[in-house]
Amino acid sequence: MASLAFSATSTWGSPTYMTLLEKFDGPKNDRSVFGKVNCKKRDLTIANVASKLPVVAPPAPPPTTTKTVENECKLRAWTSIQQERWEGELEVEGEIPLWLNGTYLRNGPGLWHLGEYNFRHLFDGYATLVRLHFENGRLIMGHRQLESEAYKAAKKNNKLCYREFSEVPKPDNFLSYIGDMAKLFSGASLTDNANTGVVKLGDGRVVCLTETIKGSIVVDPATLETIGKFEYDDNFGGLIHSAHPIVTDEEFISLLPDLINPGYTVVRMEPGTNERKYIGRVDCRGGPAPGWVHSFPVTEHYVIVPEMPLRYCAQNLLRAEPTPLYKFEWHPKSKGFIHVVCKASGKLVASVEVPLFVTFHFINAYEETDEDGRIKAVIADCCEHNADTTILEKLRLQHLRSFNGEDVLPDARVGRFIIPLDGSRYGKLEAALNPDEHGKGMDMCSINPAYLGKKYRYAYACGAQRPCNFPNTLTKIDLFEKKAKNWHDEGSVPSEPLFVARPGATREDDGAVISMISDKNGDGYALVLDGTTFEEIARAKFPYGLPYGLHGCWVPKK
Ligand SMILES: CC(=O)/C=C/C=C(C)/C=C/C1=C(C)CCCC1(C)C
Ligand SMILES: CC(/C=C/C=O)=C\C=C\C=O
Ligand SMILES: [Fe+2]
Repeated sequence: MASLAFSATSTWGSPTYMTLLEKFDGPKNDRSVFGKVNCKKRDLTIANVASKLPVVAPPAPPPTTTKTVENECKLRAWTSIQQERWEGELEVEGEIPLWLNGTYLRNGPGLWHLGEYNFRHLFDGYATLVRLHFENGRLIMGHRQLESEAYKAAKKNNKLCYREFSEVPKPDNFLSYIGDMAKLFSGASLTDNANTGVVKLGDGRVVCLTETIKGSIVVDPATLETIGKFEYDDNFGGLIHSAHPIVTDEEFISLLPDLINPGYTVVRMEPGTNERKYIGRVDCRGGPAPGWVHSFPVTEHYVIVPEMPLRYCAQNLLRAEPTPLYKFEWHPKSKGFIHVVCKASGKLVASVEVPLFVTFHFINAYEETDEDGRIKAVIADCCEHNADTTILEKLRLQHLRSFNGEDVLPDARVGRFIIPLDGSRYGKLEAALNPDEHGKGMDMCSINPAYLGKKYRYAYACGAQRPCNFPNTLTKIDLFEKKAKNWHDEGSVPSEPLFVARPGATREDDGAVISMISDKNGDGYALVLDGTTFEEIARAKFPYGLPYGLHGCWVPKK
């Protein structure tokens, strides 16, 4: 990929600041030009930044536009990031609560082309990290590309070098094809493009993650610099894991799917170590391979292991061309199951058949007790796509870029699993509230982290105001009242709302909700909503619209 580094006097006439940096060479239809963007290289304590950096955002370059039947869509959510990095203070409209001190980090696939070659799927893009640093009511934004091996090799060779979610490198000749097959079996050709999420471990290390184990990469939350590979110091081997481990100050719990003897190993890692330890193992009950396990929930005592009928598929893993379900296959006959593993003993305490389901994201889970305090059931909530796998296909970039006013987003709901612990063979799956409350769109969820594994009332997520082709609202779900409050900015795409509790809060929804919005004019802004009223309390415009991001975390001020 051609890249260009330059420095010049900034638009604001402050020669002490580096003007950016690197601009990507876009595909032919990308008319973007260099944005003149001020960026001080280091030493970004708020005092320094605030006193020296201009508050005004730089002029945005003309955005890439996508012609659709009825309108011209300027949305930046589905177009590649324009620059390698940027950092600066944003002008805040409204008031950021003074207690909101810390850094929101968000990861996601933000670069979807190499030269003229455009990637196929949302999940293929090279990881773009964004940080929103809140301090005393002020806000510094920064973004930077993650320097994974896959990204570095792509830049160096101007071509795809590792297997991404749907993209596979093209072999140069037959001999290299044979070599590629060997690399596939050893895992050497799998991507380490950690573009799914970012977590803060109990020891303070910040790690970007994806579904491949080698795609665990440590970054510096202050500079977004790539520090290096997170090496697991144990013998579990394997190539893939859940993209969403459960991470608290005390532990890191993950699931390792076993594609050879279908099942899952449940592991736990303590802060300050790189060694995962064995908790237990679940054998799959159906199908030729384990179900895709993008995420899973825990309760206070249990790890909940979902066995989704959308299963990994060895053949599809080997294929050069993607199938409609990519590396997966839908096996309705093999059924769906939920397994419950005791965290302390590793024993399987329940394994029930449940109705067919499709989910990327579990929201939370908790134990339900009887009058004597005995645990009688586990409740596990997820963003459930009505057992319809077409959502995966709907996340193709071509589809996302071509909204023409038709309502094409498949329906989704808060799917609530009820898993009895009395030895019953079946569990239930029902909608936790009427999906019309959130426009039958439901994904990208968060909760108050203090309620992880406990009975909880509120979930924050992206919902839908129809017609749409992607979730386009922020929604606060009240699971007790079975109601939702919705926030919407016509034509925009908000990213996952992250709830941050107010220090000292006693109410579950006492806090703020942070999201980043890609708006219909091609711009973008950080948004802060009040956790209780779900009303806007502040926003801050970005220098230019950013690509969609997936998951984030909160790093509180030390
Ligand atoms: C961004 C996101 O949510 C999911 C990303 C998933 C990825 C990168 C999956 C990659 C995989 C391969 C490259 C081959 C092995 C299977 C699988 C884990 C799906
Ligand atoms: C964007 C997404 C899944 C992301 C995985 O990490 C799902 C969107 C679903 C739409 O309803
Ligand atoms: Fe995810």
